[in-house]
Amino acid sequence: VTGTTYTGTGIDVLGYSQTFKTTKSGSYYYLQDSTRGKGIYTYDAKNRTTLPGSLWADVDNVLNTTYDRAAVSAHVNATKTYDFYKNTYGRNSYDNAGAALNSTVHYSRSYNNAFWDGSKMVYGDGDGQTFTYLSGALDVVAHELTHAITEYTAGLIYQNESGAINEAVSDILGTVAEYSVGTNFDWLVGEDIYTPGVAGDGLRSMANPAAYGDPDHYSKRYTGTQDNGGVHINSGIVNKAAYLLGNGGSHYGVSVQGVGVMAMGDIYYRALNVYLTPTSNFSSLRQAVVQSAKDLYGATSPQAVSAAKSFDAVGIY
Ligand SMILES: Cc1cccc(C(=O)O)c1OC(=O)C1CC1
Ligand SMILES: [Zn+2]
Repeated sequence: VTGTTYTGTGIDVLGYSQTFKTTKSGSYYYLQDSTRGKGIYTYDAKNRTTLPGSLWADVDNVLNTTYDRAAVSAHVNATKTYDFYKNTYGRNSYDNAGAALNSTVHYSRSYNNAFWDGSKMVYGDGDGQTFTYLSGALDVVAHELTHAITEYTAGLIYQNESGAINEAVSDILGTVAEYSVGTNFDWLVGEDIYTPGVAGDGLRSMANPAAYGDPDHYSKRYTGTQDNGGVHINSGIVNKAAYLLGNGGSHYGVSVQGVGVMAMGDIYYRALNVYLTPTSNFSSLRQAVVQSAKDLYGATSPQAVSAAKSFDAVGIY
């Protein structure tokens, strides 16, 4: 809409007070932030499956109802993710040309999913047992937005090893975003919105993929056809390598010196942006990550040594 920028306030899915940019047009305040790129827009699907739904409109610029929470989180977490990519890597939205960030909340009924549909992020409400409102987690929002960035950069085909790299890159940069602009950092994925009745668990673990039945070594990879050839399963092997690079640790007898979370993110972001292609496999990922570490820190740097060791530890050569 055309209008005037205001600062709205509201309560997010996790119960925290938030402020965010809105646009006033006529007698409504819309969840439209016109201060970032071509705008950040949050829509309401009203528990149906027609997309995008209607631009979120509020009468008093105060979003404190239970129904408002999913929209507050989607808008705030999209804003934080936009700022993370702009401030950390100099990337202006997913196309690096300020593309509008569109999110839809209250999609369908009790929908336990979130996805990037090629032009927008879409979040279900969850069933309240397995998931609560999925826009409530910064690492989930950053995961979905990173799928968009992957489409505009490496274009990793969403199946088998290239698909597992696609998934891992979204988990990795979603976790780096949580470390950089979030709260309560950990190496779990989706912990803030997964099983609201159970503390300390997540959808996946980067530190210990096996805790959720995912492989943590190439010898344990899934070779079946489920899940597009295991894209959310074999991502555990790459997630473990990234964890070891960022945090350090010993795995199957290989010790890796950590380089820090932000340096690990810089290395993987460069690999995604410069070296990975639609058909990259795990072996070419190793080459891309090692080369990126060399480019950023030097051919004989500790970071380059750790990058190589992190892949030794998970059996990727
Ligand atoms: C919950 C869910 C279901 C299916 C696909 C995805 C997907 O986006 O790959 C998905 O979202 C995530 O994995 C986010 C990170 C927790
Ligand atoms: Zn994903």
